[in-house]
Amino acid sequence: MNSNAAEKSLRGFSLLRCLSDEEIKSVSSRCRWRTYNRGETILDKDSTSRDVFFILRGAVAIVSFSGAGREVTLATRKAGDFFGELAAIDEKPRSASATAVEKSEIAIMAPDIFTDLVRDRADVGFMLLQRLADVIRTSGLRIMELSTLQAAQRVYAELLRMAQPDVAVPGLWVVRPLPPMHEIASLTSTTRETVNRAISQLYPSGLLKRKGRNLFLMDRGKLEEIVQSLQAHHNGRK
Ligand SMILES: Nc1ncnc2c1ncn2[C@@H]1O[C@@H]2COP(=O)(O)O[C@H]2[C@H]1O
Repeated sequence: MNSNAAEKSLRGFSLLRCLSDEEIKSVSSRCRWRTYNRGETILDKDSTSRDVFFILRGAVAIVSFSGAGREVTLATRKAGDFFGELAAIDEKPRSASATAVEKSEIAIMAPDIFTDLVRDRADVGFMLLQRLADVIRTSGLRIMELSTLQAAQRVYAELLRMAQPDVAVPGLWVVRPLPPMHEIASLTSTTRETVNRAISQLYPSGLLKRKGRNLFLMDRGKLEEIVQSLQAHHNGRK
């Protein structure tokens, strides 16, 4: 998504794609725009702010913490995504914290502007429902994985979700760039050592290949089979 300082616009967000250029201009001008540095907290779990955040550039981790202080990443949001909608909708405290994982440029929308848009524009409301449906599906999948998969298999399942088809080579999938080990560990509720081991042990067979910052899935079907067969094996032992 293009985000020159001169062009602070919400045009590229699919949530708002039904709005006319005039409407986008008006909504954009009513947002506050801020750049967050890598590692900077954007909002804290349980805080009472209600703004909605639109990521123009960068990436944001949605995180929660256990009583013992262990960090669990619920999702990573990238340019074109938004977050912070729950408090605007239900007026409850923030359900999770949000931290910039890279330098991020963000439009901050006041809650009444957001809820007016959702109430007035059925298309915006429907896009929001689609997004909430996606969060429910992903959360359900993660709960299943936590209950039925061992740590290494959760790592493979996460890699399968992160991978995109490689534009240059049909059939090849790539995680571009591979996030730091601690981020994958936080997403899969395991340790960075386990993530490292799980990935490294598929190098000799050629199923995974590291090139620079990217990780190539050389045979996606085979990796899916590994996750499924170990899932069946794990369940069978119960
Ligand atoms: N399980 C989840 N998956 C993806 N995003 C989430 C999840 N839980 C919370 N969030 C986001 O994190 C935000 C924290 O502030 P809110 O509760 O206002 O809105 C929340 C959602 O946008």
